[in-house]
Amino acid sequence: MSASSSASLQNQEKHLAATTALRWVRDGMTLGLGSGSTAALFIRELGERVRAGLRIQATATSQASEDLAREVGIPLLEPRRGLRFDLTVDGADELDAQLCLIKGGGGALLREKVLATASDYLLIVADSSKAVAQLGHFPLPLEVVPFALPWVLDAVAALGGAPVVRADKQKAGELAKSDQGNLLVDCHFEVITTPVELARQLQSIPGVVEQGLFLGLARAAVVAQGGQAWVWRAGLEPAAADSFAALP
Ligand SMILES: O=C[C@H](O)[C@H](O)[C@H](O)COP(=O)(O)O
Repeated sequence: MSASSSASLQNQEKHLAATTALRWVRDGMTLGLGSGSTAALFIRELGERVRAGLRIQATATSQASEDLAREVGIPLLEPRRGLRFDLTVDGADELDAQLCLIKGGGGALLREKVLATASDYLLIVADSSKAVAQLGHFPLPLEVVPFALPWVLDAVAALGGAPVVRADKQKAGELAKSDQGNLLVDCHFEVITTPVELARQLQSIPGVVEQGLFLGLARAAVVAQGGQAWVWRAGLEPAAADSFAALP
C-alpha cells in the first residue's frame, strides 16, 4: 500500500471512530473535548449536531480544540470548582488490551489528564494503528518545567528512556511549548513492561508536571479497523460498536 493510501485509510478509520462516539452523546451532557486529529473530527461532527439542535456544554483539553469548538458553535464552559464531565472523548497515541494509554503526542497531556480525571467516562477514539500489544514504541511524552530540564533529562536517561526535547515543528530552531508554556520531552523506552511503576517513577521527578501514561482512566475505546468500529474494554474481547445503543 502506498503512503498516501495508507494515510487515507487511517483518516477514514479516525472518522469512523469519531462518528461512532458521537452516536452516544445525549442531550444535556457536559462533555470534555480531547485533542489531536481524531478528537478534532469528533469536535467538528459534534458542532454540526449542536447547530442542528443538540444541547450540550463542553470544556476543551487544549487551546487548539477550544478554538475549533468555538469555531463550530459548541458552548464552552470555563474550569470551575465542582465541574464534572459526563463524557470525555479523546484520542490516544497507543492503547493496549487493558486500556492503558500513551497520550501527549500533540503536547496536550496535562489538560487531557485533568479532564480525564474529572470525567465519569473517558472514551478513547482511535484508528487501528494505535492498538498495540505492549506500550512504548511511541515515545512517551513528559511536560517539564523549563528550569528543571537538565535534571529531568538525567533522571529519564537513568531510567533507560533516551529523552529527546521536542522541537517546534512550525518554528525552526525553537523548542515546542505546551499550552502552559512548559517544555515537552519524548522518552524512547521502546517497550514499557511495568507501566504503573514507570508512571510512579516519572511522576516523582521534580520538574515533571505530567507524564503521558494514562492508566485506569479510560472506560472504553472505539477502535476503527477498515470499515468496522470495535469497542474495546479492559480485559474483554472487542465487540462490534453497532451492538451498543448507548455508551458501552
Ligand atoms: O496531545 C495529544 C493527544 O494526546 C492526542 O489525543 C494524541 O496525540 C492522538 O492524536 P491523533 O488523534 O492526532 O493521533
